[in-house]
Amino acid sequence: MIKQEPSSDILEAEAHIWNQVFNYVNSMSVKCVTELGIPEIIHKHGRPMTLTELVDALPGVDRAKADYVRRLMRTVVHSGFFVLEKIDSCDEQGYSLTPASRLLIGDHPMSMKAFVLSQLDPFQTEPLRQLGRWFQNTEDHTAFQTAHNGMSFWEQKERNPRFSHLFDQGMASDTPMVADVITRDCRQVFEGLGSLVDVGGGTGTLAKAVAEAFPQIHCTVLDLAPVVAGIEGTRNLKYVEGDMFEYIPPSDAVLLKWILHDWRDKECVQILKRCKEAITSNERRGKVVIIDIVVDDQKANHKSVETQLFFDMLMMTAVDGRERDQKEWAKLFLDAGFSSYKISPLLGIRSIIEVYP
Ligand SMILES: C[S@@+](CC[C@H](N)C(=O)[O-])C[C@H]1O[C@@H](n2cnc3c(N)ncnc32)[C@H](O)[C@@H]1O
Ligand SMILES: O=c1cc(-c2ccc(O)cc2)oc2c(O)c(O)ccc12
Repeated sequence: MIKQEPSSDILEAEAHIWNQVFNYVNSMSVKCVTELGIPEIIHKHGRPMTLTELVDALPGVDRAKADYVRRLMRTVVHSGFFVLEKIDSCDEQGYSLTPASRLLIGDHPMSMKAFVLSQLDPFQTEPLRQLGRWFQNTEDHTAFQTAHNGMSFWEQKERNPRFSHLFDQGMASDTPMVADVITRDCRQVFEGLGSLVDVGGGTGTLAKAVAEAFPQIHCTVLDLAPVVAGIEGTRNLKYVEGDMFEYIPPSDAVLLKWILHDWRDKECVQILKRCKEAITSNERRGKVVIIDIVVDDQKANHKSVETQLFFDMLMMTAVDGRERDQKEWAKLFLDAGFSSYKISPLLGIRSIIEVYP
């Protein structure tokens, strides 16, 4: 027989289930305000904006929908995206931005708008809806395939220009924030290097920032031919087409940002072995710099661990990748022949890991 809990515990359990089940209402409300351009509208207004002013400024939204806009805004105020404050000059209240909604403004230098729109696109969310079906299916390698007619994430990306563009924009939007932190607060990681290869560096946003902040470093972006073909370099930045499983050009340091979380352990060890060859050629004793998540479930901050676990589920469903804890990272480094490593948790939920041969 199921144990009868005290009624206060049952009510708490019910509230917990409701809150978890409706978590997606928060995500979809953020998607909606981002699509409607509400952060930009309030920013442009320059002072707290009343509901009437907001509704009038929303393109294509009829005044008859004002109360629906108010209820949408009440939810995103509650989740910390806006504040509703008293306007001095009148009796009304107006909406203002918070640090989170400022990052949803399209032309903010560290805008996360593209990230929000790409991650909440049905292309990305549908695999999670299909997770149960995927667990009981023996054919598909990932839930992404179950949701997308058997096609892998990378196949879809190749065939679907809309999704490809959305995803690339979302990924690129992550870089300015990382570039800002590493070129200001983590300069010691790059000081003294003469050369660096950004492996899987995409179109080179991060390598460009490193090349500008450290003019003495000769930077190379290595990525697959379709990604880097035709991109012009600069004095100390060049693009090379190649396969990281085959060969990485010799260099003082190899940078891997959001690369190893895409792959299973076996492939990560192969990539790391190629990195080790690159940084130890010509009697070098360089290093590999990894920017990725180190899952820390002992952390006091419940919210950041939860976000790390969300990323792990995302990588599992999208590409059969994973987020790793410190022990799992250490095993990869040992298996690839490295002797030591240092983890600096300097990038919010991400860390910088320096790995030495
Ligand atoms: C998740 S993205 C990360 C991009 C970039 N480092 C960033 O943080 O925005 C993974 C990158 O790895 C590249 N990639 C995948 N397989 C590769 C391979 N075999 N050799 C080189 N690059 C590869 C992809 O083209 C893509 O640009
Ligand atoms: O779906 C994703 C999302 C990411 C991602 C998003 C935002 C960040 O700040 C970092 C990473 O990365 C992915 C990835 O590397 C991949 O290979 C497939 C899917 C995703």
